[in-house]
Amino acid sequence: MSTLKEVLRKKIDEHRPRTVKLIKECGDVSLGEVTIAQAIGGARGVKCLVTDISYLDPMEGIRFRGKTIPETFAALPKVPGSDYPYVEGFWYMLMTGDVPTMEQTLEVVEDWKKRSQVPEYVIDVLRAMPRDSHPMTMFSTAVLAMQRDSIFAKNYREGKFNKMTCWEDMYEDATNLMAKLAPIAAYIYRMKYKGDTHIDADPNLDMGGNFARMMGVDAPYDDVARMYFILHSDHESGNVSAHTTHLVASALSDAYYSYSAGLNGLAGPLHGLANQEVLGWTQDFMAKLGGEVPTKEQLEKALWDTLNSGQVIPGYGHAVLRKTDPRYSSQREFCLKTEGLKDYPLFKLVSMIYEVAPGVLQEHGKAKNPWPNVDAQSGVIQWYYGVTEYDFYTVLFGVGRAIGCLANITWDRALGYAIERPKSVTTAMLEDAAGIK
Ligand SMILES: CC(=O)SCCNC(=O)CCNC(=O)[C@H](O)C(C)(C)COP(=O)(O)OP(=O)(O)OC[C@H]1O[C@@H](n2cnc3c(N)ncnc32)[C@H](O)[C@@H]1OP(=O)(O)O
Ligand SMILES: O=C([O-])CC(=O)C(=O)O
Repeated sequence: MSTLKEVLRKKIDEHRPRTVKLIKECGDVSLGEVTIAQAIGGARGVKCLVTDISYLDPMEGIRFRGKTIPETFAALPKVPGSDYPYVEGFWYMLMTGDVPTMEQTLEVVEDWKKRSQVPEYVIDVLRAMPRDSHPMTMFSTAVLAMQRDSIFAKNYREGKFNKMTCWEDMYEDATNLMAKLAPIAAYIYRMKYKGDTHIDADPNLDMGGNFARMMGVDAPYDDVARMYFILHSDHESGNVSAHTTHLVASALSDAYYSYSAGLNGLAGPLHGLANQEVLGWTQDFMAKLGGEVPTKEQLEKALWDTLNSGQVIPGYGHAVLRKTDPRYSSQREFCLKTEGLKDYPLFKLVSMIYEVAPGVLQEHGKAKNPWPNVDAQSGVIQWYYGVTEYDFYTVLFGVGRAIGCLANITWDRALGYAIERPKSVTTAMLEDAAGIK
């Protein structure tokens, strides 16, 4: 039994009475009313989900297990020779709420390596798909294909389901899936864009290091990968990918069914696909200028053209945040401290958009948050290191997002959260409630 699983078991045992007490003794306490605008408008601000993995403050941004992004990076054990932590150590932290020691981290590194072999049938499935399928379609399909290996589903099928212990099967599936996602992503990348040539993992490397190697991108792309996966991991549980994963898992669907569904939500342009859209928008804009460095006036006009044609400015705005996303700031700082990148024309353009777009959006007067989100800054770093195939960017997001989604559904089963089933009403009922009928 790994240390992580043992620590998790202890944490779950300690936590369960809190949830039971809240339901039994305080179940009638109100968390607020629901308005018509919320019912029609995507349940914005309705407090009806519970997670302890991360929390999003509208002004401060995300905290992972109570830690801000800089605190998270500072606290976790670092890969030797790198400023960035092991993704495996971060997984330990999201799962348990504890910062692991180096020894505990390396135990997860070894555990993931043992589980990382991608089944041959997954490769067959990917190869059978049309090569021009979107990489997110391939990624989600690969995850779904592995459902046949679910331990959770097998034990359920064999009548071994037990509400108190089923988290263990979810944990095993979650860990098996987590260990395979980066190799699957790298396989898709090289099959689609690098002449179908592939690079084997190096048993001496951690997850981030191996991902860079299998992608065929030199250092410091290993650090970029570690940073990227950690930054994209979780954003409390109401966002589309996390909520979808949670919803599907609430029917006791296993981790494969659930996360494949979560990825399908992440693939939407208002969610994870926005990072692809940002690069598409920027490249189209540059092409129209014939590669010339744009002026602020030209940029402002392009932003207005986008808004006036009824499109959104990708990478800007947010459902919860009301300030610049600290994940944006963290990646911006990475660019500013990286020689070459800080003067890179695409980074300069992204910085110019940061100067101009919030004012344009404020004048436009619709978006509640005119500031950039994570997606406005992530593509430029990938581009700089040679990963210019921007329809692949959401797959990178999907590898990172799995850390949060899978930790969440493991805890969902540990705490016995119910099947999700909010109540719907008809339009006539809303009119009645509003007294306009
Ligand atoms: C990882 C992530 O998922 S981060 C988000 C990634 N998505 C993007 O960057 C896409 C661009 N942004 C958006 O579309 C939105 O800001 C969202 C989807 C992120 C949030 O949506 P909402 O919570 O509905 O935003 P908000 O309440 O501010 O919307 C009010 C109005 O402003 C508009 N608006 C919001 N952001 C933008 C934007 N970036 N450009 C233009 N219009 C915008 C909305 O479309 C809406 O218009 P409507 O009244 O005509 O329907
Ligand atoms: O929180 C949200 O709604 C969207 C987002 O930024 C994320 O999921 O990372």
